[in-house]
Amino acid sequence: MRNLDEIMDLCPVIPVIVIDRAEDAVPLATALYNGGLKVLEVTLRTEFGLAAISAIRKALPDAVVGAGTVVTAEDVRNAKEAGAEFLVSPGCTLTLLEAARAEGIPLLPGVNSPSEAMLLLEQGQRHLKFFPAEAAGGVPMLKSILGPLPQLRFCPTGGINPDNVMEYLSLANVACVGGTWMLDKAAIAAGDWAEIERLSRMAAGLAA
Ligand SMILES: O=C(O)C(=O)C[C@H](O)[C@H](O)COP(=O)(O)O
Repeated sequence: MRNLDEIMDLCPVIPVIVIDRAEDAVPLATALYNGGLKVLEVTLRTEFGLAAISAIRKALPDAVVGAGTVVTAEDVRNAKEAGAEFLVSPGCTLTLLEAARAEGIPLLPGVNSPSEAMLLLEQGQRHLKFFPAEAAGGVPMLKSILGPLPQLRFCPTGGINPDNVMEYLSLANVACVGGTWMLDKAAIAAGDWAEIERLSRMAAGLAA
């Protein structure tokens, strides 16, 4: 099983996927993957999330598929069972950390303050999601945290777009970013997978 350093180093941009129609899961993931985005986060926000993770893993065995919006210990167990290789949560509780540890699955917990980061460091957790990135202080906040807490590696998510992504990726404590800008809603609704692949290629290329 890959650890969080390996997963975060695989690809600088992680698409945060919300599946609104079960049948979109595989063609959407295939378009993202073919566009160069090798790590995919499928959120559990909709009822299709878990089945989508299983279907994508089967269809794209070389993609790294994780579950997002993991909020409860039950989410942790369900995501592991569905085949998720890693988990992402918007925030963090000790219950969630313990559940992920018990299942032996890497968790990227969300934080947006030095105190939260220190609480997680005490738990041995050095890899963190910075959420909601733009609303919680963005690049200046991450720069400020880098001074006293250089051991942290972040995946900022929330409000990242083509205009600000390079600023985030240039920070020493940012390993990768999460985002939705390549998941154009109209293209997905129309089943325009070529457009999703084009946007993904731009996202992967931007960061390269
Ligand atoms: O679902 C979750 O667990 C989340 O944490 C939310 C995602 O990070 C945002 O959906 C990112 O969305 P954008 O701001 O459009 O990039």
